[in-house]
Amino acid sequence: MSTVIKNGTVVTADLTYKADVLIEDGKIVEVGDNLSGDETLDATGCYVMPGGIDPHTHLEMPFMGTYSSDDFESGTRAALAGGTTMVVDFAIPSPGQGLLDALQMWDNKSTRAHCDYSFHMAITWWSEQVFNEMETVVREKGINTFKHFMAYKGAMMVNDDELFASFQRCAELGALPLVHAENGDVVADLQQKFLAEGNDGPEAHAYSRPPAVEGEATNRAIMIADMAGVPLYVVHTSCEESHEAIRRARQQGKRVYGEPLIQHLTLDESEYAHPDWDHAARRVMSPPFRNKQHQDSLWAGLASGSLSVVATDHCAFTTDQKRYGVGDFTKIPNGTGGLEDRMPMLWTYGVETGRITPNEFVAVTSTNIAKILNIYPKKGAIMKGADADLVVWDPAKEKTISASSQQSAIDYNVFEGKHVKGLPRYTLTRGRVAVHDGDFKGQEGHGEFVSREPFQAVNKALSTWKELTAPRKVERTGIPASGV
Ligand SMILES: NC(=O)NCCC(=O)O
Ligand SMILES: [Zn+2]
Repeated sequence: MSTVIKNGTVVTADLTYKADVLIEDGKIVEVGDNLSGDETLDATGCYVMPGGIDPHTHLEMPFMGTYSSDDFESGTRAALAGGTTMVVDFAIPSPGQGLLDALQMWDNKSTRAHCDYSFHMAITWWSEQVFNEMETVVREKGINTFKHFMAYKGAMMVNDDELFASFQRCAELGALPLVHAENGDVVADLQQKFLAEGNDGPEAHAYSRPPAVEGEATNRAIMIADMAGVPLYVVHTSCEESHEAIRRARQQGKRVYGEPLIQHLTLDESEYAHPDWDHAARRVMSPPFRNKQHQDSLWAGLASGSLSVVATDHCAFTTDQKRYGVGDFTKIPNGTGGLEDRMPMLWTYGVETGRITPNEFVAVTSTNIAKILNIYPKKGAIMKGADADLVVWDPAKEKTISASSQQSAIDYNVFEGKHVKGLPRYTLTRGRVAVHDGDFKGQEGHGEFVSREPFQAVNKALSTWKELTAPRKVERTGIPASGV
């Protein structure tokens, strides 16, 4: 079967032009005018763009004594409904568990996916086994990214020596380290301080994670990555302190990428002051939402290019799960949803307001991350040979976000009541129409694992430079006898 997208405007990261798209066997085979095929999508007035890629989701993730409630079935259904055609989830070994063992667990969970997916591997402890298995993960399992939690002390947090060891291993293997950058020691102390003062509500979650803990950890991770000679990707950059570290590093020529979330761009710290405990607890995530100045900084970073990707860190817990933390905010499962709303919210609050252009929208939702993850142009591009993961985006289509009509399995939506303008008219996953005007037509199990090759260029450049500038013993002509 062939599919043609006609009369639409194709947007890539680099230019906007009129084009038709011919698709066969899930791949784009022609991009040009006057094509014909079995099925025609009338895209007049719409943008045709590469499907969104969300590089940060946690589907059915074991965390804080429970599991996040969206699994690969409901999570990828939500993704497609919002124009996202690929997700990257995290295989997270419990401390002491092998990487390959954890990966097997995530492979088993992902069989019901409606759209393509890939995995990052988390480094939650350090040993010779972890060191050895990292090579298998990269060379045989198609995973070229490793996430490190600098927070969650006593659970998934790794210390600086472990970070340095793992970053050096990433450099050797051609892999990219990711960091959740918050100073976990300081957070743990502040949590106890606020609890001891009787400050046990969800607002204390935000008080215990001020921007400084994020800025400090981001700076530290950048310096450790530089010493290891490896690029770095900072997940959920939420504040100016962290953005400033990333911006400065990039100006210095370091390969550092920053990823704000749609939640941090559009929701602020006042959510935690809400009189309703449930309302505030549903928005507990790490890092927490910040004030308007931090939001302005993140938007500026997207426009100027110092921040590269907008993600969600989709990690959705029900209201009942959030209530585990009544009387002790440290027990509220951390995480919020966002997969279904990332693209419409970013279009509405970004493109409609003039903060970013349509091309920048495509860059930060798809093209940039495809390049960073080393899957471009299979993903993130409209060109011959690319996967036909496409969105026909209608900038005039509107809706009010409501949990009552969402695909996600949880009972609320952190964007409840927000009016969005700009929605997918069609979402195609490898040529298959999965969403048409809000009707879901996807197929469970259609999603395939996307294997990612190790990095050549960036890691090679860094290791060459590292070798050229390495400290060397000075060869001297005359060495005096040692003094007494
Ligand atoms: N971000 C968050 O609060 N939950 C998900 C786990 C993580 O990435 O930290
Ligand atoms: Zn995180």
